[in-house]
Amino acid sequence: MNVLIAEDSPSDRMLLKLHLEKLGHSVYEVSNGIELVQHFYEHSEEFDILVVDLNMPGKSGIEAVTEIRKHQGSYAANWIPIIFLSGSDAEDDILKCIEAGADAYLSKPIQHKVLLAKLIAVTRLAHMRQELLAANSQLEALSTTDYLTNLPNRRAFEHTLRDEMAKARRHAQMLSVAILDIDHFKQINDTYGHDGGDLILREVSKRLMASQRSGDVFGRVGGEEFGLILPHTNAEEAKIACERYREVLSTEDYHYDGHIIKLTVSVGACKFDNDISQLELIKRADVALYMAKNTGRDKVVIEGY
Ligand SMILES: Nc1nc2c(ncn2[C@@H]2O[C@H](COP(=O)(O)OP(=O)(O)OP(=O)(O)O)[C@@H](O)[C@H]2O)c(=O)[nH]1
Repeated sequence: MNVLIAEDSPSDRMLLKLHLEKLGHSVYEVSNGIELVQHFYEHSEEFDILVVDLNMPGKSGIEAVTEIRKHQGSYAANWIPIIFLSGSDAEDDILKCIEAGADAYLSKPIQHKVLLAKLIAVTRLAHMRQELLAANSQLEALSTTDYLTNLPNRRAFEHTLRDEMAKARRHAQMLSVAILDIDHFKQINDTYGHDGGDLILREVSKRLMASQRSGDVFGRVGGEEFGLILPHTNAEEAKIACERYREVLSTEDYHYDGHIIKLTVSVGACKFDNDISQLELIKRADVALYMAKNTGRDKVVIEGY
């Protein structure tokens, strides 16, 4: 475990460090409460356990820990286990430390076995926190990824689009959005079955990813519909980029179960304007897609261009 210790007495700090290293932990040190809070804010994700002295100059252990717990909020995965360290074993001090957010209390002089026992207890907490963090990031990935293609799903795509629109507004940058739809996909499903259709969807995603221009973002936003975010791109450049993606997807045949499948895609795109809402932007790209579909498919239509 990575342990951050805050202790003003150099000799106590050295002793604690020796104990902890002997138990196999990596130790980082600060010498007062102010440094502790500062270091914690800047590097909190690097530490698994904090060991904090009660009485330190500038900011006491209690003040520092109260601040840290307040900053962490009520989210359980933010809870870094804390052991308090003190020369006092007054009952009131023990209670105050636990109330401030500590998980264990250790009296000085440090006894190796007692330190070991407290560390076993807080290491359990630290492991639970790590498991929670891992589960959260797994859930986050599941809830934002399309299971079939591994592309961002509609929710994640719209989230990224919101961010990109905010960036474009803030920095007065160009931005375009496109919707790409496989032509006559129902026929592919009807002819080769759902598995054949699924394989095509995966292959289309792979080809899109393989030809992705740096900065462009793709998502699967519907059954056979893909969303494209094209940052720093005006309408004219969007036309060029979308034509390239259209060609990438339709030039080479697809193969499924011994069959050769040809497909084309239609694309509708729209450039972002400062006062346009996200809903309106997608709607305009959709209208352009509708135009592409209704005027022969296998083409790119840019709204207003
Ligand atoms: N295999 C497979 N098919 C899907 C999936 N999601 C949607 N579809 C199918 O995609 C097809 C879309 O058909 P339509 O909306 O009629 O569109 P289309 O046949 O592509 O026709 P145009 O868009 O007008 O060119 C339907 O048959 C859906 O069942 C999926 O995850 N896997």
